[in-house]
Amino acid sequence: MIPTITAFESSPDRGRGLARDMRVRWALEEVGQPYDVRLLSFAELKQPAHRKLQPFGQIPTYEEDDLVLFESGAILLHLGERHGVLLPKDANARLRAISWMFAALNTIEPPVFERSMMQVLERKEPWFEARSAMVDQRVRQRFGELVQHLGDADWLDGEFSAGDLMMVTVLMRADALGFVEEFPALAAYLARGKARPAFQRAFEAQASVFQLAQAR
Ligand SMILES: N[C@@H](CCC(=O)N[C@@H](CSCc1ccc([N+](=O)[O-])cc1)C(=O)NCC(=O)O)C(=O)O
Repeated sequence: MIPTITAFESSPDRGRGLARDMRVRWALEEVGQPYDVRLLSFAELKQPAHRKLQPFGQIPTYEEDDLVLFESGAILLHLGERHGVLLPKDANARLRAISWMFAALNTIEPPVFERSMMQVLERKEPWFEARSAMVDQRVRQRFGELVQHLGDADWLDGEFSAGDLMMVTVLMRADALGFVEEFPALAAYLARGKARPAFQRAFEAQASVFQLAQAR
């Protein structure tokens, strides 16, 4: 049975691939695994039926036979383990790729996420200017450190891995905020990720869902 993921019926990212089903779609395309998508409204996300799969009422989830997973990082780890692509065969290299998945989610994404939520929720607050300057600084510090690590390499640690896939999707969100253009090396890294045929198939698939919803 082919796996089923969940995604927004009409994504607030308006088809820009910023919602986290994009990571799972991209990984499924990289490993060559066909998949079905169950599209959910915001109301359906919060219903008990979905919360049984995803306790926080969010997307994506991943169902495959009797396996039900949530958390995009866990889903990518499963796909990497299951398909022998996205995670290196060498044991130490595989663990380093997993480190980079965690780094993307737990070191780079938090300030990026914080800044993107500020843009949506705090723009009119009296503290916005001062606090956004602080959070901007945190994003720029992490991006500078990422540039240092990357050097002139194509990917974070040898071959393209799930760590790069996760990092590229985090940088997409930062790019939407204008941070990536300040770091040419990260802009080039992001472009390399987006140039991958698997990325483009995943991007088109999620964008077509939004376009279809708009046409209704
Ligand atoms: N840690 C979880 C986080 C999942 C998550 O944040 N899901 C969001 C969508 S992706 C996050 C997201 C949302 C919107 C944009 N955007 O650009 O508009 C980008 C990313 C969701 O379901 N939100 C609905 C809710 O919480 O009620 C994971 O990685 O799977």
